[in-house]
Amino acid sequence: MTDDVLLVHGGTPLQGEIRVRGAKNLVPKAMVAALLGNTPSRLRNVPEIRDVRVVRGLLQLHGVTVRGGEEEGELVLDPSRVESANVADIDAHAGSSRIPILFCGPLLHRLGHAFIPGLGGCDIGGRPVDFHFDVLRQFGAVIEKRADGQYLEAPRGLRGCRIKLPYPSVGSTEQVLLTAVLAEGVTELSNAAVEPEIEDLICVLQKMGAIISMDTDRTIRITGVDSLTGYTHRALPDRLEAASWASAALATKGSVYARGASQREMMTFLNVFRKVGGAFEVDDAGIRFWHPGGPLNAIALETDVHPGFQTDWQQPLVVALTQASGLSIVHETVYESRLGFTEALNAMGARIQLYRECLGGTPCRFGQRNFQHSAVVSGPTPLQGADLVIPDLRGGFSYLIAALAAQGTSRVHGIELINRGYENFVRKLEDLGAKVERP
Ligand SMILES: CC(=O)N[C@H]1[C@@H](OP(=O)(O)OP(=O)(O)OC[C@H]2O[C@@H](n3ccc(=O)[nH]c3=O)[C@H](O)[C@@H]2O)O[C@H](CO)[C@@H](O)[C@@H]1O
Ligand SMILES: C=C(OP(=O)(O)O)C(=O)O
Repeated sequence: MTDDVLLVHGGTPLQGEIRVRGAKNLVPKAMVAALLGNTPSRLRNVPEIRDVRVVRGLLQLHGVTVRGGEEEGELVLDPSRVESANVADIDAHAGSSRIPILFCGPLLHRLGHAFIPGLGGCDIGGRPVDFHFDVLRQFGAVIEKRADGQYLEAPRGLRGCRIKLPYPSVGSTEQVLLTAVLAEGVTELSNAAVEPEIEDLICVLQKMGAIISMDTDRTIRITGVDSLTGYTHRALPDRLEAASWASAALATKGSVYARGASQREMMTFLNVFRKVGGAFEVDDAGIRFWHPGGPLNAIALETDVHPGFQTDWQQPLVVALTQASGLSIVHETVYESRLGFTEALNAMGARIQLYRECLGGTPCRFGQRNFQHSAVVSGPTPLQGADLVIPDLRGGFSYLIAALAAQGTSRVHGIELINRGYENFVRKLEDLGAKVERP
């Protein structure tokens, strides 16, 4: 048996129900926020994914006690021993996630210093962290680049400031929030990201005693306070996972009920899903997505910051677009290299042509910079099973969808990467009737 390979026998529509739990893009950050409290925090609806395990290990390394709570999926995080922790072997814990960078503010507040090792995350662009370090400097941090990572100190403490992000970056907005809540004075952040996971992090921080307001123009104002307590919070559902299963239902001509999925955070996706020809029904407990029969429609799609079409929805939906009639246009404006996964889809029979130009209404940061960030998808094209090597998290799930929609058997290598953001995905596939096996 090879742990990292999955054989997928395609051609069977996915049918049934899966459960979506807390969002990958909120849960690890809420776990980091527990570092800011002076009493334990309780986080509910925590999925069993690798990014959660990585952050759990990092928090434990920093002296936070993490244990299961009363209900399934609950974590209790006790930060009372952070000051006495002996942080060793941090590299071994950094893992594949980008979350370690968000430890900066909380550790500077608690300890006066922080060490941030190399970061992981998906290889979908350069993914620099210049905004993060720029804002930390504005708060008063001194940053020294060392061979194994970044060393930070705050010799005069951290003070609120006026910050304007060059781009509404999710991680940099969270960096500001996690730093400003205990900084001295007021912080004004303009051009902030306002993704639902950020709003949920603000809810967590408000429960802890923080003072944070959001204006309608992407400005967030934070008034620093002297101390914060722990929180009790149920994480918002993972709208990215729910959309992935929706795309899988559409591409395989199936029907999937995503229990736990929430309409509010998915409105933009649902509009696009409907335009493509997908059907959905929302009830109090989740959303059912299905292919209603007949041809799917080609569309023009541009990814963007919230409330635009989330970039993480793009890759799974592109697989469904290979089954739509006509030419679909996709303009990826958030990451410069998030369309490379289409090469393997072409090898399976898709017809996707990449372009360097901005093929969308909004010229983006990548237009003049030689990045193949637009795609024309010509469909419908039958797909054939193939040998696939997973390039990144969403690309990986997209390959599973393509393999499920294809005729014949695919051998999908590198499936461990999918565990970063999809809880028990092999089990869920089996529950939906997919014919998958470990070789
Ligand atoms: C763990 C997590 O929550 N990951 C999400 C988060 O990633 P992450 O927080 O890393 O993404 P950002 O919003 O920061 O990145 C957006 C863009 O800003 C650029 N940038 C960012 C920071 C910086 O210092 N310099 C810079 O140039 C990036 O290269 C990218 O082109 O938001 C992305 C955009 O919604 C999602 O796709 C990711 O799933
Ligand atoms: C890009 C993603 O995540 P990360 O920022 O963790 O790499 C993603 O979830 O698709």
